[in-house]
Amino acid sequence: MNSRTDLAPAVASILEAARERPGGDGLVDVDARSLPDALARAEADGRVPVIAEVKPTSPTADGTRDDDPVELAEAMVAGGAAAISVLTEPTHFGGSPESLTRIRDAVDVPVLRKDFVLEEAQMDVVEADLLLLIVRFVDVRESDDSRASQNAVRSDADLEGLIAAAHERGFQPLVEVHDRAELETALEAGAEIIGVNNRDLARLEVDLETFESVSPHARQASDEVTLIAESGVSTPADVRRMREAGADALLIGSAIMDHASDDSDVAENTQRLVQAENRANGGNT
Ligand SMILES: O=C(O)c1ccccc1NCC(=O)[C@H](O)[C@H](O)COP(=O)(O)O
Repeated sequence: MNSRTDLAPAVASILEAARERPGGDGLVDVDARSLPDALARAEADGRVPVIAEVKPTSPTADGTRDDDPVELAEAMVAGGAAAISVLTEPTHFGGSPESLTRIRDAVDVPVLRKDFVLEEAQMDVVEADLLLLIVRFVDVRESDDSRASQNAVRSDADLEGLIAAAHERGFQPLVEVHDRAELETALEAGAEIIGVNNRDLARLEVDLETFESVSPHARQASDEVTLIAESGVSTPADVRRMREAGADALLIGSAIMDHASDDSDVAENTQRLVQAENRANGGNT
């Protein structure tokens, strides 16, 4: 499990750092705010359900935003975000568990911990309403030896076990996939909230067709699953495109953070995307 040949160097480095990060001291016990309820509230208000991401920087960002994370999250909620995602990865994304705790204390919407959790103990670092589990990095199938050896930066923990461990702590696990095979793995493991990442973590290229190609299979398999389109959504037209392809919600970071501009208005950026289906204002194009 050591070859990293098919991963972008930045991702190999992210995973190396993740493997070194310690777990927490005891099991966290979360009284989670429901994501499906928050998405339904947004729909009822005529807002596109957007999970807005506090992402100070990233390997593909145009810069770094040093704003207070709490002010950013409050601006996102003011702009209509249904939930907040917080990068807690410190080395490559400028995040921290402390920022997440401050944000969760300040807002009343569900908060996702966005990190590269590889082991159960790493769940116990901070309370959040949702916890990200990335299939590519946590699941090795016995029948999938060739892929396992190629992507060897995975953990030894199995997805089903991590989903159970997340539920045991009160988290709602958001299980991230990138292709149909990973979708099958997620569904077999019992995932109820599935994110399809348009960003290929091998090449860091973004293609909105990824969601379009995976989404119908998720819907065919289950009406119950909450389906989230992740990454690469920049414009109101992109929002409509993902919604037409079946997204119950969108996870949006870069277009809201607008890393290239220090004083870009995060509330306005959020509102423009949240109102994308509002015909009264032309859907903001
Ligand atoms: O965003 C990156 O540069 C990145 C690089 C390497 C691994 C993961 C990365 N992003 C994680 C994410 O999933 C995104 O932060 C999230 O989906 C929002 O994407 P976007 O709207 O494109 O910022």
